[in-house]
Amino acid sequence: MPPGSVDRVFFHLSRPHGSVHAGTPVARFADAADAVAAIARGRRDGTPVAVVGAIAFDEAAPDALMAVETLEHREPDAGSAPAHAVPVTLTATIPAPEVHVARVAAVIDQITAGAADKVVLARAVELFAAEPLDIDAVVAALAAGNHEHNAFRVDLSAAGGDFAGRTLVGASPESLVHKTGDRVTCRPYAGSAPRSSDPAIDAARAAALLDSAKDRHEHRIVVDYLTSTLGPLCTTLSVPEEPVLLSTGEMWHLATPIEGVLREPEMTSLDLALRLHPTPAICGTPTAAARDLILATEEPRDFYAGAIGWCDTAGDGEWMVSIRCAEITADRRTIRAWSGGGVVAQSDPDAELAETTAKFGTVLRALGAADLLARTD
Ligand SMILES: C=C(O[C@H]1C=CC=C(C(=O)O)[C@@H]1O)C(=O)O
Repeated sequence: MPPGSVDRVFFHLSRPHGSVHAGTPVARFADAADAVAAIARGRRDGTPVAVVGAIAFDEAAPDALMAVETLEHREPDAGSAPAHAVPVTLTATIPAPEVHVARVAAVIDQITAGAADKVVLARAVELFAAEPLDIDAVVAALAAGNHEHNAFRVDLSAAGGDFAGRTLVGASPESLVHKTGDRVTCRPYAGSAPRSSDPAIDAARAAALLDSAKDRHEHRIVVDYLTSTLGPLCTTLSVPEEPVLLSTGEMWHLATPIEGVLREPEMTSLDLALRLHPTPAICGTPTAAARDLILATEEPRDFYAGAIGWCDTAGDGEWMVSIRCAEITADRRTIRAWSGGGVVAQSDPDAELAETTAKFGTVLRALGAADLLARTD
């Protein structure tokens, strides 16, 4: 990260089309509705407000949004592998792997009984660092770990309570919504296969993913949700029939680039993110049934499977689905990372566990601990 004019980083998002960076906030909002109200008030008073931060998965949980005076637009992060990776140890898996497998099996039963069509189940791991982490170095390593140079860090203090001083870091490939003027794009991801270091196996896994009826079904559910939610807000909406294959450093995914023209261009990127969240890429369908099953089954997700992003004074901005991420405590020693996967009737519980293990690789590799969990490769 180049030296900037801000002394302490409260928000940073690197994307292939540029990075956005913000320093000390002028106001904090633990409820997204208050940020929306501040933007509306600013527009009325002729003092437009820019907002950055994180939206929690659960709408009953606190958000961590901040009004900032300036958003700096920069080049995408070049990224770099950590010169000196701090040793980390695994202190907890939440829940135990066999419990996650049992939860997936129970959710498959619920889906088969008609309670939902898709539910995204996640698990977490907790790690302890031998010395305080250098968060800039972790973010640089996250950006170096994928060809799009995706990486982010968000100060979570605005959520209050235990979140004071905590930072969410990650490298999500999934754009919930990107808004510029009257143009809106989404790039939903769903359907996964782990990468392999063997090029032939890697290519075979990608081809099998593109052919997989189960993964295409899982993916289509997300595309249909976005089409029906965004459709009424747009005068035109282009949704390709077929998904494409996209990769991160660790995973192959099915993705669909969606583009639309907004009926009301004055809608902000934050308004749009709140309308679209939670998509079936991280929750499920029907939304309420899937959310209820998740909340009844899992430990709190905090800011995993929410959204992080920015909204400038014109209302433009981008929000990423907060996956491939971890919270780091104020002392920079304890790290909690989450990963999940979409469960449908045809899912296999052991394969779902392996998928979450592979997805943890994004954060683990950035911590210099790629081999901490059992790998399937
Ligand atoms: C929920 C996660 O990934 C989502 C994004 C891409 C593929 C997914 C899947 O195949 O299940 C998930 O929908 C996660 O990484 O924790």
